[in-house]
Amino acid sequence: MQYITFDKTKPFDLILLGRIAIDFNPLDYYKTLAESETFKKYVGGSPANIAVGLARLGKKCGFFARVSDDRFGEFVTDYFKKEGIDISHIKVCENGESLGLTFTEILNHDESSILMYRNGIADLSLSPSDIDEAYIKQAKAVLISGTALSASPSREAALKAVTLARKNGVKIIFDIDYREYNWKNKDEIALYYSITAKESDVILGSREEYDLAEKLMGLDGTDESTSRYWCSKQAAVVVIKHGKAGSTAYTKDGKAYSIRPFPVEAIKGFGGGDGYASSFLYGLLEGYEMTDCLELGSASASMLVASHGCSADMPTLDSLGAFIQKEKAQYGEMIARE
Ligand SMILES: Nc1ncnc2c1ncn2[C@@H]1O[C@H](COP(=O)(O)OP(=O)(O)OP(=O)(O)O)[C@@H](O)[C@H]1O
Ligand SMILES: O=C(O)C[C@@H](O)[C@H](O)C(=O)CO
Repeated sequence: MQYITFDKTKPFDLILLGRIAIDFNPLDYYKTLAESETFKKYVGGSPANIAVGLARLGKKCGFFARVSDDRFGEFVTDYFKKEGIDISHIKVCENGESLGLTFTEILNHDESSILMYRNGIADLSLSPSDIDEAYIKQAKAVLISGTALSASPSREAALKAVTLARKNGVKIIFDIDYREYNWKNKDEIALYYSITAKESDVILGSREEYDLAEKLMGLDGTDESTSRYWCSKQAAVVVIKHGKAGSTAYTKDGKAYSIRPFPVEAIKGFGGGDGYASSFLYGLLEGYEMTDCLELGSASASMLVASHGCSADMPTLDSLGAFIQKEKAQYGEMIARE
C-alpha cells in the first residue's frame, strides 16, 4: 500500500538536513563517564546515523550540512563518501566552527546519557544560502532533524528546505529529534517544531518529543489526540515511539498499527531511534504495508541498542532480514494484531 506517493523518477531517495557529529562511546562501559578511560570513535549525529542506515539498505541519500574545517570534518565527510552518501552539499565552515562531539555514558543496559560538546557548533551554521532548490527537486523526500531548528541560521535553512520541498512536490519527513543543547526555551521548541510538523508528510518522535511540540496547543498528551491532530494537517503517517514499550504508527485513514520491540540484550539505551527511522523509512520508500515498515524499524532499533555503535552498526538488508527471521522463530510475531 502507498501511504505516501513518492516520485520514483527522482534520483535521490532522501536528502537529509542536520548535524553530522562524532560519537565517543566508552569501551569500558557500565561505568560513569568520569571512570571510563577508553572510547571508540564513530560518525554520529542523529540525521547522519539515519543517512548511513538508509545507504546501508541501498537507498540514495544526499545531505545538507556544515562541517568543521579540520581533520574531524574530513573524517565524517570521507566516511559518508565510503558509505555512498552524496557529499556535494556538505560545506566546510569558514569561521572556525567545531564539529559536534558526543561523549556517551553507558551506565547499564538501560541507562545511558550523552554529553554533547556543541559550543560554536558547525552544524548550526548551516545557512539558507546553502539550501539549493535544484538539489531538493532531485529528491523523493527531504528529512528535517529537529535540532537543526534550535538556532539561526540553521533554523532558517531548515525552514527554507521545507518551503522549497513543499513548492516542488517533494515529501517532507520530520524526525523531531529533541536534544536540549542549543535550545533557548520551551516556547521556541514548541513554535519551530509545530511549524515544521504542520508541513510534514511523515512525523517520527518519542512521546516526550510530541509533548514538546504540542506545548502551545492544549492537546491532552495522548497518542490518540496527537495522531488525530497531526493527521488533520499534512501528515499521512505519525509514528510515536515509547522506548521499551514499543511504538505505534497512525495513518491518515484513522488506523493505528502497534509493535512490541524485538527482545534483545541491550548494551546501551540510545541509538534505537535512528535505527528505527532508517529502516522504517526504507519500508515506506519501498511501498511496504505499515506492519512491515514497523517490523523493519523496530527490528533495526533493537539491533542498534544491542550494539556498541550507531552509524557503524546500521544493518544491511540481509542482516536485518536474518535478525527478524531468528527473532520471530524464537518469540513469534511482534505486531499487535487488531
Ligand atoms: N531495550 C530495548 N530493547 C529493544 N528495543 C528497544 C529498547 N529500547 C528501545 N528500543 C527500540 O528503539 C525504539 C526507539 O527508542 P526510543 O523510543 O527511546 O526512541 P528515541 O528516543 O528516538 O531513541 P534514541 O535514544 O535513539 O534517540 C523503540 O521504539 C523500540 O522499538
Ligand atoms: O544525535 C546525536 O547527536 C547523538 C547520536 O550521535 C548518538 O548516536 C545517539 O544518541 C543516537 O540516538
